[in-house]
Amino acid sequence: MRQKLVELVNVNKIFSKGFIKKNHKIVLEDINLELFSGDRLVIIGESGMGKTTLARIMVNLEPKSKGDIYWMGKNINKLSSKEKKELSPKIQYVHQDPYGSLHPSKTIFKILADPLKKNEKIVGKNLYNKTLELMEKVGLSPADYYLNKYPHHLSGGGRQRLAIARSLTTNPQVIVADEPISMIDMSLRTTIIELFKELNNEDNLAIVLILHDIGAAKFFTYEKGDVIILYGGKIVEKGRGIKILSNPKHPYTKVLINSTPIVDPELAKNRKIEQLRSYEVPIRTPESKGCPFSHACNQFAQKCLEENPKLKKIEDNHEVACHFC
Ligand SMILES: Nc1ncnc2c1ncn2[C@@H]1O[C@H](COP(=O)(O)OP(=O)(O)OP(=O)(O)O)[C@@H](O)[C@H]1O
Repeated sequence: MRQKLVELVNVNKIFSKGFIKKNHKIVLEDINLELFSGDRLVIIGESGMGKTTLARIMVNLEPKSKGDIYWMGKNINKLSSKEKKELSPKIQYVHQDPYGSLHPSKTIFKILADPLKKNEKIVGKNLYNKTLELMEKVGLSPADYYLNKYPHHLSGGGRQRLAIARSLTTNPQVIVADEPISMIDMSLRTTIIELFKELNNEDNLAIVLILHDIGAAKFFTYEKGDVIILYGGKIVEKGRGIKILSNPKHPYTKVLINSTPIVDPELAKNRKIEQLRSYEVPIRTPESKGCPFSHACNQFAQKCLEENPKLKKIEDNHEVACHFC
């Protein structure tokens, strides 16, 4: 049975600056999402759109300003310390930087065995076997070759595999990975996305990936899975990944997808890239009105300046926040 693992209801994040006259900046606006066991979800957006903040809020590394977050049906603000201790390990976060997030003076064995010992309470031969099993699972193979090596002996892809293996030491149900391929070589990127697919298929893990790369997002959601497109902290399009990435409806998603590089020079020559009216992303405050994309959109009308469009369903598993979609 599909279990609802994470739910965000009307989540907002507002950063405030200044002592006497406070400036409020909305970084996430009315985010609603549900994540079930076995789901694949990609969060896409350009730099500064709120992807990392959203990922960190989902795993409770960052407090929300408004709204509610549920883990396994329980409001995380109302968890007892026992419940928090039980549920937190089930929702794991993998950092963008596989270089900075691994202890440089611990061997690969120790990086995995220490949290296994702590979380799974296993020791001796069982601990050794479980550590090797995890290494093989993420492709650090043959595991006994890598056991006594250090993170600096691994390539960027190898370190990311190790970071993923470490997240598995708590036996999680959800992994949220922030830009897991942005700091590794091109040639290894597909193999890391493949690994997330395997974990999703074989262990029914719900996987959330924050990605810049549209090609990687398509690859991850090709068989199944959804995408969320963020613009200025707001979900502007949401639904079945391959449908949105192949046939986007929101004007921002269209520009984002049409701007991705094309390898074939003939295809690239014939492609028309729509120019936006502005490439600045305006700062949203609680007083802001209208659609956050209206200043840049070529389709804008008076209504767009006055009314912030809500996400509306345009077909099964496809929602768009635009007055003209
Ligand atoms: N602690 C903070 N205080 C004030 N503003 C912040 C803080 N953290 C993030 N922001 C702002 O929130 C917005 C969203 O940041 P976030 O890092 O979530 O975006 P992102 O989409 O992940 O970008 P990138 O791809 O560059 O990491 C940005 O405008 C950023 O400057």
